Amino acid sequence: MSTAASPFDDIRQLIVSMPGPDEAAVEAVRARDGQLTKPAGSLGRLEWLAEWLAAWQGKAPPTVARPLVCVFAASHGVTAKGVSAFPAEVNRQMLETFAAGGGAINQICAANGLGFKVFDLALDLPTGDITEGPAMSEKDAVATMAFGMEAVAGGTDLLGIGEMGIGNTTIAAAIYAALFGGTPAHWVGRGTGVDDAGLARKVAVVEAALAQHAGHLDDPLEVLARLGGRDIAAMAGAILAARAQRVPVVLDGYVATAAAAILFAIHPSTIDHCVAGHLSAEGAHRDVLERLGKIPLLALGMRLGEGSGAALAMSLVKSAAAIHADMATFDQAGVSKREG
Ligand SMILES: O=C(O)c1ccc[n+]([C@@H]2O[C@H](COP(=O)([O-])O)[C@@H](O)[C@H]2O)c1
Ligand SMILES: Cc1cc2nc[nH]c2cc1C
Repeated sequence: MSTAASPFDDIRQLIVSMPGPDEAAVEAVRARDGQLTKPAGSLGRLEWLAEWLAAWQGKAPPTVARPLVCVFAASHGVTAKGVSAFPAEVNRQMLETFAAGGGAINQICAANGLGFKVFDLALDLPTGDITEGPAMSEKDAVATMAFGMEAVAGGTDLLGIGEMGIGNTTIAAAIYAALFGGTPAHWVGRGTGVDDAGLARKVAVVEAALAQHAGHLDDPLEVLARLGGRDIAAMAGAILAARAQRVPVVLDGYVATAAAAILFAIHPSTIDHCVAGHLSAEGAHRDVLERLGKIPLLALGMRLGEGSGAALAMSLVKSAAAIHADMATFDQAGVSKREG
């Protein structure tokens, strides 16, 4: 086996040294949940969410006091092939809109008490067109992952992961096809709303990209560098850094899940601290989530991106933490317990 240093070695090292779930914290949550003034199991998956938070925060009761949504914005060279219903200049325009507080994500964060941060990943420097060569070098991919790791640097106890990047549903489809196999047509959807001709161009682009990079797609990190955008790379870095800092992660839709899929392909347990915020209307998202073993918290027919589905789901996670921490116990409230 070759021992030559690879730019990916530090990432692999990080993955093998990641913390696991805190089983004692999970047990403490279960014990307290059994005393709360409600029939056992009556809060369904909210009960599981409290356990999941405790497992990955490593504490009981878990807290969601500083939730943060991060949006990773990048430009994709593949937009030259006509794969989006919108022009690439929308990237910069939407970042200006986010800064002015005018995006859907701004309103969701404001309505639910979520912090919001945008990462501009060299937005004026598109990655390479994946039908003609690699999106980026391995070094560039690792540097962008490192930048994404900054997401947890300011301190947060729940991280939502989203993106902004015209053309990136094509990028995500190419990544899924490379990781999971199957036809490009299975993975490609309408994204921002391409017509039938646009859909056919997207399928052809994914086919061409897979042919261009054939023989180099066995290593998931190589898939990331060759087919991924900077948004995907930074989200993968953010997910890893969150794990290392014991911050649970809520994923947004079809595109954000591609970053998780890269990590899952390296080792499935790498994304155990992630929940799927929602099921995107982008058709293949259901298949992706099934492969990753994730049941989405919401299914609202959304396909906006920009962290919107993650942020809405984070309001549920906040509620799950508040319920668990602050409900009265049967003894405190003087409520009669179950008979028999
Ligand atoms: O993540 C999703 O589920 C999703 C589905 C459809 C569209 N998007 C957003 O729309 C943009 C990508 O769409 P497109 O058609 O340009 O590939 C990008 O900015 C994403 O945030 C995102
Ligand atoms: C307007 C617009 C807003 C978005 N937000 C996330 N992706 C987007 C794509 C478009 C086109």
